[in-house]
Amino acid sequence: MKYISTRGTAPSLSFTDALIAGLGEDGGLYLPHSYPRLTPAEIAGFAGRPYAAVAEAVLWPFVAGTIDRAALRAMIEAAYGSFDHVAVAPLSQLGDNLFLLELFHGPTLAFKDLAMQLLGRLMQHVLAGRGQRATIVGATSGDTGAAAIAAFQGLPEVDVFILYPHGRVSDVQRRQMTTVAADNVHTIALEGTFDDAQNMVKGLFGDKKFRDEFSLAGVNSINWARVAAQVVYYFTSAVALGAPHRRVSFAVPTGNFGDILAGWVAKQMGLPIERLVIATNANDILVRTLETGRYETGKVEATQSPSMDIQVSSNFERLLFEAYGRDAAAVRRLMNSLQQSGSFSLDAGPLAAIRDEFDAVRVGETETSEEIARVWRETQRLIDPHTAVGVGAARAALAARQNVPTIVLGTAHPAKFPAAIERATGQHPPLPPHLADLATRPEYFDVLPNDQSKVAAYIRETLHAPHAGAKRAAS
Ligand SMILES: Cc1ncc(COP(=O)(O)O)c(C=O)c1O
Ligand SMILES: N[C@@H](CCOP(=O)(O)O)C(=O)O
Repeated sequence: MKYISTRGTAPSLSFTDALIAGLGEDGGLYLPHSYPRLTPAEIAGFAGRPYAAVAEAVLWPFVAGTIDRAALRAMIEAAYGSFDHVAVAPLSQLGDNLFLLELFHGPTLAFKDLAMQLLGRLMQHVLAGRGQRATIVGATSGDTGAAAIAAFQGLPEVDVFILYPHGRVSDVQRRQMTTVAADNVHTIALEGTFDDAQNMVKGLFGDKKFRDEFSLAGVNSINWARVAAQVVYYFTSAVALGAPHRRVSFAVPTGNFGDILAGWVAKQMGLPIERLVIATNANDILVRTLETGRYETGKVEATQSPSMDIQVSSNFERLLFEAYGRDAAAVRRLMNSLQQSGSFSLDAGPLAAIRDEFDAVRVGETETSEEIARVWRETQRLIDPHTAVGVGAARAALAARQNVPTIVLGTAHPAKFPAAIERATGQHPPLPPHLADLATRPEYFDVLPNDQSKVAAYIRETLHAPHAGAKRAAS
């Protein structure tokens, strides 16, 4: 399987090369040359199998020829062995045809662990086999950073630099990143928004000299392997509800569009999905795009679901590439327009193709709190604000299609966002035992301006320092 860039001018790569490269040299995102198809019998055969076995079956066609199958199996088993639920991603019921896929049983309590625990092992395997090192530079609105740090801390082949928007993540999210003392982990509070952090990462990748000098690697969902690993739980959850004999819909709390794109990929692989519902908070660029055909960035709004306080949804570029019939020149045109004017307009055909498969629902702040309270009242379960946005969108989808089971992706544990939960329910969601003393651990981070040359200098100096990574506690 070869991987091609959405912008069409970067070389095609193997799975392992795309894994290490992350972003294409042309600024584009890698995706497979074609999507492997699973037969209905193969999909039906997933019923009752362990999560790791389904992961191996789903991921193997993407990986074959680059990593030995037994090695892949061992990495998958180790990755999901660290989860605190035997099902890894269990499904529970919230109401009539309304289901919750619990994606927060990994070490950092968010869906990012499902991919990142595997990605860490894959990268370590490939880098060690090649005798190479890499410098991971990642942007986070709160969850990717913690998951990446948990997956890569202490690994001898990598240094990790994570940029988060200063003051715009929850205390628990920040502390999950800043309290890790491993020498290869460097947490940066960037004076800006998540979009600034993501732009910074793309800018650093775009500086070829810097990229080559430090062997930059990306672990955001710009990395195809992240998306691929997230495809797995669409299969396990849909099969648990009767797929492929029964169609299901998914409501996906959406920011960078990686998670819902994984659902679209599952559909290309043969999973019968009825609708993919994009659930956004007040940062509703995707809802507006589906309504009007115009993708137009605005000012980011701080919400109680901060991980989705995002304007530029990176992975939407992958969907555009597909909706435009894999026309890389068209994608380049749209992305140039985005860079120059902060907007672009979709042509009628691609817009119709997107509307054919996706719905988009905005769930505001009041509704989000009401959803948290309602779910608590009706089921005695606490859900986090991102998941609540998904539940709100799922209810809208169910109003139009009552008979289609709708699965909400539960993307984070409520204990990551205690303030929002307490406001809505009066309940305090406790952190699990391994994080119980998080609030009293010392923090290590540096605050940097939103200036690419300063961030590049920081990375250079840190890596060239005699005791690279020596930590200082932040005041
Ligand atoms: C808790 C949570 N929910 C939802 C999202 C949105 O996911 P995506 O960026 O893949 O659309 C994120 C961040 O990405 C998140 O951290
Ligand atoms: N919400 C994310 C934003 C980055 O998303 P990614 O999936 O592209 O890594 C976060 O928590 O950091």
